[in-house]
Amino acid sequence: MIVEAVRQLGAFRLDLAFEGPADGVTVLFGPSGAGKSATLAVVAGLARPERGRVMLGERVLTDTATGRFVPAERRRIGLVHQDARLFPHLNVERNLRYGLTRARGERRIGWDAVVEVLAIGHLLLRSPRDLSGGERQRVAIGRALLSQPELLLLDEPVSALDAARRAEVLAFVGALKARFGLPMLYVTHAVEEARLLGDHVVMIADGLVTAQGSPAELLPERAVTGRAMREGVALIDGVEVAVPGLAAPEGAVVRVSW
Ligand SMILES: Nc1ncnc2c1ncn2[C@@H]1O[C@H](COP(=O)(O)OP(=O)(O)OP(=O)(O)O)[C@@H](O)[C@H]1O
Repeated sequence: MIVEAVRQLGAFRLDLAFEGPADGVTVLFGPSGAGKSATLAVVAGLARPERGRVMLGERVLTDTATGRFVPAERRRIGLVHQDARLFPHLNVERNLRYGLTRARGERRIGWDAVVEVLAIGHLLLRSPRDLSGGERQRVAIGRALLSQPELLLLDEPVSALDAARRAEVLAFVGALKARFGLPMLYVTHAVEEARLLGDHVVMIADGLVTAQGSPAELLPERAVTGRAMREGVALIDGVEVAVPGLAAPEGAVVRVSW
Protein backbone atom coordinates (compact mmCIF):
# COMPACT_ATOMS: atom_id res chain seq x y z
CA MET A 1 0.00 0.00 0.00
CA ILE A 2 1.31 3.41 -0.97
CA VAL A 3 -0.36 6.59 0.22
CA GLU A 4 0.66 10.09 -0.80
CA ALA A 5 -1.68 12.97 -0.09
CA VAL A 6 -1.70 16.72 -0.09
CA ARG A 7 -4.96 18.25 1.08
CA GLN A 8 -5.82 21.69 2.39
CA LEU A 9 -8.69 21.72 4.88
CA GLY A 10 -9.25 25.30 6.01
CA ALA A 11 -6.11 26.27 7.90
CA PHE A 12 -4.98 22.63 8.20
CA ARG A 13 -2.61 21.17 5.66
CA LEU A 14 -2.19 17.44 5.17
CA ASP A 15 1.04 16.63 3.35
CA LEU A 16 2.18 13.07 3.86
CA ALA A 17 3.51 9.94 2.20
CA PHE A 18 3.91 6.45 3.59
CA GLU A 19 4.11 2.84 2.54
CA GLY A 20 2.63 -0.13 4.38
CA PRO A 21 3.23 -3.89 4.09
CA ALA A 22 1.12 -5.89 1.63
CA ASP A 23 -0.20 -8.26 4.27
CA GLY A 24 0.13 -6.87 7.73
CA VAL A 25 -1.12 -4.06 9.92
CA THR A 26 -0.03 -0.51 9.24
CA VAL A 27 -0.83 1.66 12.23
CA LEU A 28 -1.52 5.33 11.63
CA PHE A 29 -0.66 6.79 14.99
CA GLY A 30 -1.09 10.37 16.11
CA PRO A 31 -2.84 12.70 18.53
CA SER A 32 -6.27 14.19 18.00
CA GLY A 33 -6.29 16.59 15.07
CA ALA A 34 -3.14 15.13 13.50
CA GLY A 35 -4.95 14.35 10.24
CA LYS A 36 -5.76 10.66 10.68
CA SER A 37 -9.36 10.95 9.47
CA ALA A 38 -8.30 13.25 6.63
CA THR A 39 -5.84 10.55 5.52
CA LEU A 40 -8.36 7.71 5.79
CA ALA A 41 -10.80 9.67 3.64
CA VAL A 42 -8.19 9.83 0.88
CA VAL A 43 -7.42 6.10 1.12
CA ALA A 44 -11.11 5.13 1.19
CA GLY A 45 -11.88 7.34 -1.80
CA LEU A 46 -14.20 9.59 0.21
CA ALA A 47 -12.01 12.58 -0.63
CA ARG A 48 -9.85 13.54 -3.57
CA PRO A 49 -6.49 15.00 -2.56
CA GLU A 50 -5.24 18.06 -4.41
CA ARG A 51 -2.16 16.03 -5.15
CA GLY A 52 -1.56 12.41 -4.34
CA ARG A 53 -1.60 8.75 -5.08
CA VAL A 54 -3.12 5.69 -3.44
CA MET A 55 -1.94 2.26 -4.57
CA LEU A 56 -3.06 -1.09 -3.28
CA GLY A 57 -0.71 -3.73 -4.60
CA GLU A 58 -0.73 -3.13 -8.34
CA ARG A 59 -4.07 -1.30 -8.32
CA VAL A 60 -3.98 2.47 -8.69
CA LEU A 61 -6.96 3.86 -6.77
CA THR A 62 -6.09 7.54 -6.88
CA ASP A 63 -3.48 9.30 -8.98
CA THR A 64 -3.87 13.02 -9.45
CA ALA A 65 -1.04 13.00 -12.01
CA THR A 66 -3.16 10.94 -14.41
CA GLY A 67 -6.60 11.97 -13.12
CA ARG A 68 -7.42 8.41 -12.05
CA PHE A 69 -9.90 8.15 -9.20
CA VAL A 70 -11.69 4.92 -8.36
CA PRO A 71 -14.94 5.77 -6.52
CA ALA A 72 -15.24 4.59 -2.92
CA GLU A 73 -17.77 1.83 -3.65
CA ARG A 74 -15.45 0.24 -6.22
CA ARG A 75 -12.28 0.31 -4.09
CA ARG A 76 -12.85 -3.00 -2.28
CA ILE A 77 -11.98 -1.41 1.02
CA GLY A 78 -13.78 -2.44 4.20
CA LEU A 79 -14.31 0.32 6.73
CA VAL A 80 -14.84 -0.11 10.47
CA HIS A 81 -15.61 3.00 12.51
CA GLN A 82 -15.29 3.84 16.18
CA ASP A 83 -19.03 3.27 16.58
CA ALA A 84 -20.09 0.06 14.86
CA ARG A 85 -22.84 1.65 12.70
CA LEU A 86 -24.78 -1.59 12.39
CA PHE A 87 -28.24 -1.35 10.86
CA PRO A 88 -30.45 -1.20 13.97
CA HIS A 89 -33.50 -2.73 12.24
CA LEU A 90 -31.58 -5.81 11.03
CA ASN A 91 -30.40 -8.66 13.21
CA VAL A 92 -26.74 -9.68 13.30
CA GLU A 93 -27.11 -12.27 10.55
CA ARG A 94 -28.75 -9.77 8.20
CA ASN A 95 -26.14 -7.14 9.01
CA LEU A 96 -23.49 -9.68 8.02
CA ARG A 97 -25.38 -10.65 4.87
CA TYR A 98 -25.37 -7.01 3.85
CA GLY A 99 -21.57 -7.28 3.73
CA LEU A 100 -21.91 -10.23 1.33
CA THR A 101 -24.21 -8.26 -0.97
CA ARG A 102 -21.47 -5.67 -1.34
CA ALA A 103 -18.84 -8.27 -2.24
CA ARG A 104 -17.10 -7.92 -5.56
CA GLY A 105 -14.58 -10.18 -7.19
CA GLU A 106 -13.42 -13.51 -5.89
CA ARG A 107 -14.83 -14.76 -2.56
CA ARG A 108 -11.79 -15.47 -0.45
CA ILE A 109 -13.24 -14.76 2.96
CA GLY A 110 -15.96 -17.24 3.83
CA TRP A 111 -18.99 -16.88 6.09
CA ASP A 112 -18.02 -19.76 8.37
CA ALA A 113 -14.46 -18.52 8.82
CA VAL A 114 -15.65 -15.02 9.75
CA VAL A 115 -18.24 -16.30 12.21
CA GLU A 116 -15.69 -18.61 13.76
CA VAL A 117 -12.74 -16.20 14.03
CA LEU A 118 -14.89 -13.43 15.49
CA ALA A 119 -16.86 -15.90 17.68
CA ILE A 120 -20.23 -14.42 16.73
CA GLY A 121 -22.14 -17.62 15.90
CA HIS A 122 -24.28 -17.38 19.05
CA LEU A 123 -25.22 -13.77 18.26
CA LEU A 124 -26.65 -14.23 14.76
CA LEU A 125 -30.33 -13.85 15.69
CA ARG A 126 -29.80 -10.95 18.09
CA SER A 127 -30.64 -7.33 17.43
CA PRO A 128 -27.65 -4.94 17.53
CA ARG A 129 -29.22 -3.20 20.52
CA ASP A 130 -28.86 -6.40 22.56
CA LEU A 131 -25.09 -6.62 22.00
CA SER A 132 -22.24 -5.28 24.13
CA GLY A 133 -20.01 -2.63 22.57
CA GLY A 134 -17.31 -5.22 21.92
CA GLU A 135 -19.75 -7.64 20.28
CA ARG A 136 -21.06 -4.83 18.08
CA GLN A 137 -17.55 -4.07 16.90
CA ARG A 138 -16.91 -7.75 16.15
CA VAL A 139 -20.05 -7.85 14.00
CA ALA A 140 -19.03 -4.61 12.25
CA ILE A 141 -15.64 -6.16 11.48
CA GLY A 142 -17.37 -9.32 10.21
CA ARG A 143 -19.65 -7.29 7.95
CA ALA A 144 -16.65 -5.43 6.53
CA LEU A 145 -14.73 -8.70 5.95
CA LEU A 146 -17.63 -10.35 4.14
CA SER A 147 -17.58 -7.57 1.56
CA GLN A 148 -14.30 -9.25 0.45
CA PRO A 149 -12.08 -6.22 0.93
CA GLU A 150 -8.53 -6.01 -0.34
CA LEU A 151 -7.81 -3.60 2.50
CA LEU A 152 -9.49 -3.24 5.88
CA LEU A 153 -9.52 0.25 7.38
CA LEU A 154 -10.11 0.37 11.11
CA ASP A 155 -10.71 3.89 12.42
CA GLU A 156 -10.15 3.87 16.19
CA PRO A 157 -12.26 0.71 16.45
CA VAL A 158 -11.84 0.25 20.20
CA SER A 159 -11.56 3.79 21.50
CA ALA A 160 -15.23 3.95 22.56
CA LEU A 161 -14.94 0.73 24.59
CA ASP A 162 -13.95 0.18 28.20
CA ALA A 163 -10.63 -1.52 28.97
CA ALA A 164 -12.03 -5.08 29.12
CA ARG A 165 -13.95 -4.81 25.83
CA ARG A 166 -10.99 -3.12 24.22
CA ALA A 167 -8.73 -6.04 25.06
CA GLU A 168 -11.37 -8.45 23.75
CA VAL A 169 -11.73 -6.74 20.36
CA LEU A 170 -7.96 -6.26 20.01
CA ALA A 171 -7.45 -9.98 20.45
CA PHE A 172 -9.92 -10.62 17.61
CA VAL A 173 -8.20 -8.10 15.34
CA GLY A 174 -4.92 -9.91 16.05
CA ALA A 175 -6.59 -13.20 15.05
CA LEU A 176 -7.76 -11.74 11.72
CA LYS A 177 -4.22 -10.92 10.85
CA ALA A 178 -3.16 -14.52 11.24
CA ARG A 179 -6.24 -16.01 9.57
CA PHE A 180 -6.90 -13.85 6.51
CA GLY A 181 -3.52 -12.30 5.67
CA LEU A 182 -5.31 -9.12 4.68
CA PRO A 183 -3.63 -5.70 4.74
CA MET A 184 -5.10 -3.45 7.40
CA LEU A 185 -4.73 0.23 8.10
CA TYR A 186 -5.42 0.75 11.78
CA VAL A 187 -5.90 4.27 13.13
CA THR A 188 -5.26 4.96 16.79
CA HIS A 189 -3.84 7.39 19.29
CA ALA A 190 -3.20 4.60 21.84
CA VAL A 191 0.39 3.44 22.20
CA GLU A 192 -0.48 -0.03 23.41
CA GLU A 193 -2.68 -0.74 20.38
CA ALA A 194 0.10 0.37 18.03
CA ARG A 195 2.58 -1.86 19.83
CA LEU A 196 0.26 -4.83 19.99
CA LEU A 197 -1.01 -4.87 16.41
CA GLY A 198 1.38 -2.89 14.27
CA ASP A 199 3.77 -4.45 11.78
CA HIS A 200 4.58 -0.95 10.60
CA VAL A 201 3.82 2.28 12.45
CA VAL A 202 3.39 5.66 10.77
CA MET A 203 3.43 8.51 13.28
CA ILE A 204 1.74 11.70 12.19
CA ALA A 205 1.36 15.14 13.74
CA ASP A 206 0.00 18.36 12.25
CA GLY A 207 -0.64 16.66 8.93
CA LEU A 208 2.95 15.44 8.49
CA VAL A 209 4.65 12.08 8.96
CA THR A 210 7.06 12.53 11.85
CA ALA A 211 8.47 8.97 11.84
CA GLN A 212 7.76 5.51 10.49
CA GLY A 213 9.15 2.08 11.31
CA SER A 214 8.53 -0.94 13.50
CA PRO A 215 6.70 -0.52 16.81
CA ALA A 216 9.80 -1.71 18.67
CA GLU A 217 11.86 1.09 17.09
CA LEU A 218 9.32 3.86 17.43
CA LEU A 219 7.53 2.94 20.62
CA PRO A 220 10.13 1.27 22.81
CA GLU A 221 9.20 0.00 26.23
CA ARG A 222 9.64 2.86 28.66
CA ALA A 223 8.27 4.46 31.76
CA VAL A 224 7.28 8.11 31.61
CA THR A 225 5.68 10.65 33.85
CA GLY A 226 2.56 12.55 32.86
CA ARG A 227 -0.60 14.06 34.23
CA ALA A 228 -3.96 12.33 34.44
CA MET A 229 -6.44 14.13 32.19
CA ARG A 230 -9.43 11.92 32.92
CA GLU A 231 -10.05 8.21 33.42
CA GLY A 232 -7.86 6.28 30.99
CA VAL A 233 -6.11 9.32 29.52
CA ALA A 234 -2.83 11.00 30.52
CA LEU A 235 -0.98 14.00 29.11
CA ILE A 236 2.58 12.97 28.28
CA ASP A 237 4.97 15.34 26.54
CA GLY A 238 2.01 17.48 25.54
CA VAL A 239 0.20 14.57 23.87
CA GLU A 240 -2.98 12.93 25.18
CA VAL A 241 -2.27 9.23 25.46
CA ALA A 242 -4.79 6.49 26.22
CA VAL A 243 -3.68 4.51 29.27
CA PRO A 244 -5.92 1.54 29.99
CA GLY A 245 -6.67 1.12 33.65
CA LEU A 246 -5.57 4.65 34.60
CA ALA A 247 -7.90 5.88 37.32
CA ALA A 248 -6.31 8.91 38.98
CA PRO A 249 -7.88 12.29 39.75
CA GLU A 250 -7.48 14.86 36.99
CA GLY A 251 -4.18 16.70 37.31
CA ALA A 252 -2.50 13.95 39.39
CA VAL A 253 1.04 13.08 38.37
CA VAL A 254 1.14 9.50 37.07
CA ARG A 255 3.89 7.17 35.97
CA VAL A 256 3.01 5.20 32.87
CA SER A 257 4.85 2.30 31.27
CA TRP A 258 4.54 1.03 27.75
N1 LIG B 1 -13.52 20.37 6.21
C1 LIG B 1 -12.62 20.92 7.03
N2 LIG B 1 -12.41 22.26 7.04
C2 LIG B 1 -11.49 22.80 7.86
N3 LIG B 1 -10.70 22.09 8.70
C3 LIG B 1 -10.86 20.77 8.72
C4 LIG B 1 -11.83 20.10 7.90
N4 LIG B 1 -11.76 18.78 8.14
C5 LIG B 1 -10.80 18.62 9.10
N5 LIG B 1 -10.27 19.81 9.44
C6 LIG B 1 -9.18 20.04 10.40
O1 LIG B 1 -8.09 19.24 10.01
C7 LIG B 1 -7.40 18.76 11.15
C8 LIG B 1 -7.23 17.24 11.06
O2 LIG B 1 -8.48 16.62 11.25
P1 LIG B 1 -8.66 15.04 11.34
O3 LIG B 1 -10.12 14.81 11.59
O4 LIG B 1 -8.07 14.40 10.16
O5 LIG B 1 -7.81 14.68 12.64
P2 LIG B 1 -7.68 13.28 13.41
O6 LIG B 1 -6.24 12.99 13.51
O7 LIG B 1 -8.54 12.28 12.73
O8 LIG B 1 -8.26 13.63 14.82
P3 LIG B 1 -9.18 12.74 15.84
O9 LIG B 1 -8.28 11.70 16.41
O10 LIG B 1 -9.61 13.76 16.86
O11 LIG B 1 -10.32 12.21 15.03
C9 LIG B 1 -8.16 19.23 12.36
O12 LIG B 1 -7.53 20.37 12.87
C10 LIG B 1 -9.53 19.57 11.80
O13 LIG B 1 -10.14 20.60 12.55
